Amino acid sequence: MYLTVKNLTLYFGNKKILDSIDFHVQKGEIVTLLGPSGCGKSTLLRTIAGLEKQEKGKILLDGEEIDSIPTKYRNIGFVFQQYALFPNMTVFENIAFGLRVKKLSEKEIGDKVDNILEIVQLKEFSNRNIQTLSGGQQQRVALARSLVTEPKILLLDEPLSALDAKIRKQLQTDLRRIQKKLNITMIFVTHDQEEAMAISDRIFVLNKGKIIQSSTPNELYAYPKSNFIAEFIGSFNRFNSSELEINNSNSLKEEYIYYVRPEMIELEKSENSIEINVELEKVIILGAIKRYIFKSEKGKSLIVDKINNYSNKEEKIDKIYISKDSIISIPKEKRLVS
Ligand SMILES: Nc1ncnc2c1ncn2[C@@H]1O[C@H](COP(=O)(O)OP(=O)(O)OP(=O)(O)O)[C@@H](O)[C@H]1O
Repeated sequence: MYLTVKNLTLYFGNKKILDSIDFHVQKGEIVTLLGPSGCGKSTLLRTIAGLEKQEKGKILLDGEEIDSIPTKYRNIGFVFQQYALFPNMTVFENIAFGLRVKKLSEKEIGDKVDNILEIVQLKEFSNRNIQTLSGGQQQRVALARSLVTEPKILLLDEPLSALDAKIRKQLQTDLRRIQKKLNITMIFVTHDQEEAMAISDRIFVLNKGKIIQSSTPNELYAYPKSNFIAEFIGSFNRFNSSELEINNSNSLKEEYIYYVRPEMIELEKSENSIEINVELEKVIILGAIKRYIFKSEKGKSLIVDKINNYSNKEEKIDKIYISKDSIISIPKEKRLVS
């Protein structure tokens, strides 16, 4: 394994911030730490970088235990939300800075900076002053500056959260492309679940200093292991056993909570599906998705998402259908309140 974190435990004062964290990351993987504000994501990243010291546990990188190695000798790159670039220098000089510290020749510096500028698609900006660049371009310079010294691993702490939505989406795609091209290992922190889904090979969900599930984006969405994750990732309809009646069967257990994703509910009857009588309350257009808000005859609010068909015609819908296969069942005792 390329990066191994074993039983990592850290306190601030007497508050446990990281609680027996265990995970492995493979070379060339991009892993995201996802979780609510204050769950310990940044602290975990900072501990890997050597900026915080754990009370217990070990960190191994590329076959070496790094706990007693100071940050600057760990060969770990770090990108923050704030770009931390030198404002009065050119793009080239900002990226070359770390290479000059390493005392590389001018020729080597020129070649390496040109190469990385090509990869982050900023070649024509080489001589521009940092202050003349947009936020998205500045963050690409920050990324180039971290990559040019060829770190063993790159840690990124909410690097896109200061950018507007469109630039942010573009940079998610760019980041993924660059990461795959260089085959660099990355750990990325975000509290935005869509962002985590868009860029990650695997997502580690943190809550209260613990990793509560580590899965691919699709597994996390389709097979959440706890109520916390089912409710944290994506939209959902939640049912108690008494709210979902399966005809001629009492297979639903009281000690479970049942979730159905909005896009899995059907507006047309299919074989063996559960039928619910509803009243249509509202239709919301979310661009590609048309979201229906229903009220069931038991007074429960239900969300159904369908692909937008662009029709403005008034729809008369008084029944919706849930196939048994689309129900995610999670025992109530796994409920973790954040
Ligand atoms: N230097 C510090 N001293 C004391 N407590 C701290 C320190 N740094 C962070 N904390 C606390 O540790 C907890 C975890 O903080 P951390 O920044 O790791 O969370 P996070 O998941 O990254 O949150 P966010 O998404 O809001 O950035 C929080 O309760 C925070 O207040």
